[in-house]
Amino acid sequence: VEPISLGLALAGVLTGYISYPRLYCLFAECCSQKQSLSRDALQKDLDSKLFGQHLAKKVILNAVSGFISNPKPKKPLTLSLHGWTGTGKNFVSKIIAENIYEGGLNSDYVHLFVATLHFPHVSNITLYKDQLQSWIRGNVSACARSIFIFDEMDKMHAGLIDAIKPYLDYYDNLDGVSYQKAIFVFLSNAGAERITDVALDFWRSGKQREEIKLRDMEHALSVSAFNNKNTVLQ
Ligand SMILES: Nc1ncnc2c1ncn2[C@@H]1O[C@H](COP(=O)(O)OP(=O)(O)OP(=O)(O)O)[C@@H](O)[C@H]1O
Repeated sequence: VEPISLGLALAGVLTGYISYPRLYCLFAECCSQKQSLSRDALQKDLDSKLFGQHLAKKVILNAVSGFISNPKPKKPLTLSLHGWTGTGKNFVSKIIAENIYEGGLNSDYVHLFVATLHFPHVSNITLYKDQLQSWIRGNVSACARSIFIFDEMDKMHAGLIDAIKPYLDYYDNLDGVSYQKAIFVFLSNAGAERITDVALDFWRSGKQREEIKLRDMEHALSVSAFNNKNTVLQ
């Protein structure tokens, strides 16, 4: 093969590779790569890895698979996971991320914030607020299906929570950017005592843990949210 023909052929392949997104996405991570999600695979993952959390499993499976399969969601998906330390909130966030992007938490489209690590100084709240908003705006502009996980929400300054709230609403777009395909996951210890109280009441009255319904927890959590300003539930 002549060098010139070989060069032209390679250039042709490369142009095709770069201009044909599906081909490019076979070799590199793409935002559009996972516009669909296998509900069965997510269910299998939740069933085989996450224990003792029948309510979380059901809500997460329905919410995440329903949201991803909706081509035009009216608002971003917002999940708020509550419970004591070590109950699996980060663990389940990882499962969600892995089912949407192969790289899971390491994906360029998954962003994890830890309140005490990323926003430690109350005196810098205005700066954090600007940085956080431009981070969210920039990443959603680059990939509509961006995932933002906020750990330690109960330790997050109320001003920063207010900075995130506009992105969670029913806006078609904010300053030219649509957030309707994004996913926000909030992890918090807030309400953990109330959750434990409900579980203990069920146990004391001889009922199975699996008999606890979401409405039993919703009431407990709404009381707790009312008393706690550091929550997106308010
Ligand atoms: N329900 C669960 N099922 C299976 N494994 C679990 C569960 N809960 C916790 N684990 C295991 O414990 C580890 C620690 O849990 P994880 O970090 O998810 O807790 P957390 O609720 O996020 O705690 P924190 O509030 O301290 O951040 C997980 O990586 C996982 O291996």
